Amino acid sequence: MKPYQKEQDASIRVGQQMTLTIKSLGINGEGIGYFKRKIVFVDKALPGEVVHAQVTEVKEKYALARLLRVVEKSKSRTVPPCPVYEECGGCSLQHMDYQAQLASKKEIVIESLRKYARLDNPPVADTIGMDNPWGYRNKAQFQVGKQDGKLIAGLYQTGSHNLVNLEGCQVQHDATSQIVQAAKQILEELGIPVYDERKRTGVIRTIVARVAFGTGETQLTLVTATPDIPRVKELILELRTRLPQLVGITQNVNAQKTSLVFGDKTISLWGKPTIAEKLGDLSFALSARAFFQLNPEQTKKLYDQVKNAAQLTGKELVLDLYCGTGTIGLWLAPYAREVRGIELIPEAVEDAKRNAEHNQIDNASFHVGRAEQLMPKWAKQGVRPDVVVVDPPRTGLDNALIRSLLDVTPARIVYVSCNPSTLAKDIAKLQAKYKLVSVQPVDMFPHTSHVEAVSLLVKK
Ligand SMILES: C[S@@+](CC[C@H](N)C(=O)[O-])C[C@H]1O[C@@H](n2cnc3c(N)ncnc32)[C@H](O)[C@@H]1O
Repeated sequence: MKPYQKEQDASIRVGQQMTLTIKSLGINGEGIGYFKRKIVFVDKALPGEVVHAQVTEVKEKYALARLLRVVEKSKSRTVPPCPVYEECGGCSLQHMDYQAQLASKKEIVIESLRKYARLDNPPVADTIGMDNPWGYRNKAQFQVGKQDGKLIAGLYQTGSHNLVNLEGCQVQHDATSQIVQAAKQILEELGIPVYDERKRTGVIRTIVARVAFGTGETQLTLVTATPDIPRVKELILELRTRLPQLVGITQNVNAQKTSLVFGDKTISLWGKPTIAEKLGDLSFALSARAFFQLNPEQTKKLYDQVKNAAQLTGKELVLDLYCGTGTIGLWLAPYAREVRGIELIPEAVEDAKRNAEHNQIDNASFHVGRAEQLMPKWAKQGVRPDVVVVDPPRTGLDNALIRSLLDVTPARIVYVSCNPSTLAKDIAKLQAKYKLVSVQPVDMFPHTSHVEAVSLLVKK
């Protein structure tokens, strides 16, 4: 540690109050200010504001602080419409005007590329947002609990295990909110016991409501700790009577002590086991556990950006790495000679294959494996892709995959990223043989700090 760092650390302590000017927005939606050259993250403070804050935690390189008072308010500050915004961990930017959110997300991408890829003027376009940035989520997945003897369902408070009861949620599609509220009421009326995590007693763990934006079909899944649900016949009857819009009611059994929502066993209680969804020209049959992008409206825009960046002529071999259920590959397949997807999770690959069949796409295949292992293996066998699309988790690309990309050198790499820091670090390495041509942020989750971007890298 350098001597001046010691001095700084000594000069900032938990409980200390300070006045700060907020310079920018951090990747978790906090305001970033500096106190004696140390970074201070202030929850719910906005760029351009002068705030009074109290330090809650001091780390070697930064400190965390709680907003006490806004001294000079940003023009972008708005009143969050959600009544439980302060408690709920779902959104983190409702206090910021939507256009300012979009501008800040672009700025976060630019700053990451400056910092890690050493690009002075990175080619980042304006963030593609939504005309109406509310009601965009097609799935509500709410934990069930008890509060003052009453059944509640909602999300946990950030960094805690306190459940916040959600009577409605503005980022959820109305259809999902209606299903959750009715299910809550019926479960309460029938006295069906709620699962207690600590005691490991009770039945109902999670209510999952999903709506297909393309067809309007809706599905309810009850995740239970036990295979049996007391009064199940009455439960189904009440749900069907009060929620005539449902096409299927499903039970998923998860007896484990785990933070994962779903268990292995899924039982159809009534109706269809899947709902029909459409995205552009593609259609899908979604079972209760099947992954599907949560914001269909923005997903179409995101995938069109991938398509534009890929510049396909019908002659290309395209690799769709980290393909999930294959939706990007299937989006591109009509414009390519062949698409091959790689995905770690076998169930997702099964879904991808089913999705290809369902859409009668016969030039796309999907393979279980690690992208960083399978791509080099294919390269040894002489596979030479023209375009490689990568859509990794937040951790970014594995070094072995970067080496393989630099070795195989496809003409274009299209990088879909949900984490600007790892995106920029990976681009720094790929710049040995690639030029970053464009970066297009797309707002997949308005009012959250989530930043998604599609980047095009072209072989030098
Ligand atoms: C951001 S998601 C991609 C989703 C998909 N492209 C879509 O648009 O729906 C990342 C995916 O990468 C998978 N994954 C994680 N590590 C992997 C690896 N080393 N190789 C292949 N897939 C991996 C995850 O299971 C997950 O499905």
